[in-house]
Amino acid sequence: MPNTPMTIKVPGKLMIAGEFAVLEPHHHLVVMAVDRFVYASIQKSDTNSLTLQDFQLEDLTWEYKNSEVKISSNDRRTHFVGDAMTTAVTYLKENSITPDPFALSIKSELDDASGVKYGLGSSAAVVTSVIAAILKKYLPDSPDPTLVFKLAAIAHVKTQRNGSGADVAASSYGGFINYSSFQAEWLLKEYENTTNLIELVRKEWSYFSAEKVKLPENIYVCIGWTGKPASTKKLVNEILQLKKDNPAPFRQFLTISEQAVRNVLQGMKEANTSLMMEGMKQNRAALAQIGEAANVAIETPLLTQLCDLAEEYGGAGKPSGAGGGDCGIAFMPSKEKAYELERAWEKVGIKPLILQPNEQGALEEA
Ligand SMILES: Nc1ncnc2c1ncn2[C@@H]1O[C@H](COP(=O)(O)OP(=O)(O)OP(=O)(O)O)[C@@H](O)[C@H]1O
Ligand SMILES: C[C@@](O)(CCOP(=O)(O)O)CC(=O)O
Repeated sequence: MPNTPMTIKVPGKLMIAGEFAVLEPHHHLVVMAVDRFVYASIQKSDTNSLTLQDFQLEDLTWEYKNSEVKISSNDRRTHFVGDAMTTAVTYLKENSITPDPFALSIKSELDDASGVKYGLGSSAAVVTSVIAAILKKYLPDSPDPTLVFKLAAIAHVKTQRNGSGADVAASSYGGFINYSSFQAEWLLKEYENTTNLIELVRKEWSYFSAEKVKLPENIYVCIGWTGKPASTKKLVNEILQLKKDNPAPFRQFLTISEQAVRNVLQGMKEANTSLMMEGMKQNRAALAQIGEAANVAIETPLLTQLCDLAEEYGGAGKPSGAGGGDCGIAFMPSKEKAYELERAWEKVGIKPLILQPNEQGALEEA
């Protein structure tokens, strides 16, 4: 049999509504998978090898020892991939499968080739691609997206220690997802206290939910990049500090965010575009208000222009993700208005990104 590589493609993400609030139990966020991908190729090989093409780390070797994948590199950028490989190989071993030596190669198109970062969820998509590729190659029954999601969430949280996991959900399931987080602290504790991964993935993750939802056909998505990458970690820490120091505005933020996300979701379900846009505007206002209370610019001046222009052309826009730069997202009522908005964005220095929602999740072959 020819030893051809199997390549799978895993989508990146953009947050739509519910940022920060999703870090609290039972609060929902809407996330969208986009049609830019991380590719993972896996192939039987004489030795275990790993290539991270984007970092010019080629033909690294690795071994599975003491329940851990050890990669022959001190480069810290291998950590997410290493933890994902450990998680996938350990899960196979628990299922009495010992994989033959394999070569794994990762390539991402989420960041620009020149190194520009758009904030499309690289680490989550990379981790999900490693889990999906290894499971798809070695599990006799093809794995389901929730298994991929849970293993990828475990690996991602092990490395990152925090985050809602909405990025992992978009990469695993594809499409638009109404998501509530497993809660990183809960998962880390369960991971410490559970004897094996089979048990942990079978267990009920009671905070977690992921439901696919549809975008009404008469809505057009525009994505604008502000040219300034932002640190999600720093912004999250600042908002969590506000929650500790001054809980009242944080509680008020949660209430408004929840109402906003409910409107976005109901608008999507009923194809009620004005309700959807109302929800986006409410969420924009809630994010701006919590940013002001914490004295951090979630809505930067360019994001303000991005959102105001979206409203001027008959739509609604908001920062996507933690804000402070990166991307904003707008929903527009027609193709023509979407086109006009993108031209108006360009005039003020916002780069429209040619991205569309991507229905497929992690298990699709390239
Ligand atoms: N192309 C890649 N190949 C292998 N690992 C990657 C790649 N891109 C990201 N990673 C891993 O994820 C880590 C964080 O990368 P990065 O800051 O780009 O992602 P992120 O935190 O998910 O942010 P963003 O949402 O902005 O993409 C890297 O240090 C590396 O460990
Ligand atoms: C602020 C937050 O809710 C969203 C962050 O989104 P992004 O990675 O900045 O696109 C954090 C999270 O969900 O992990």
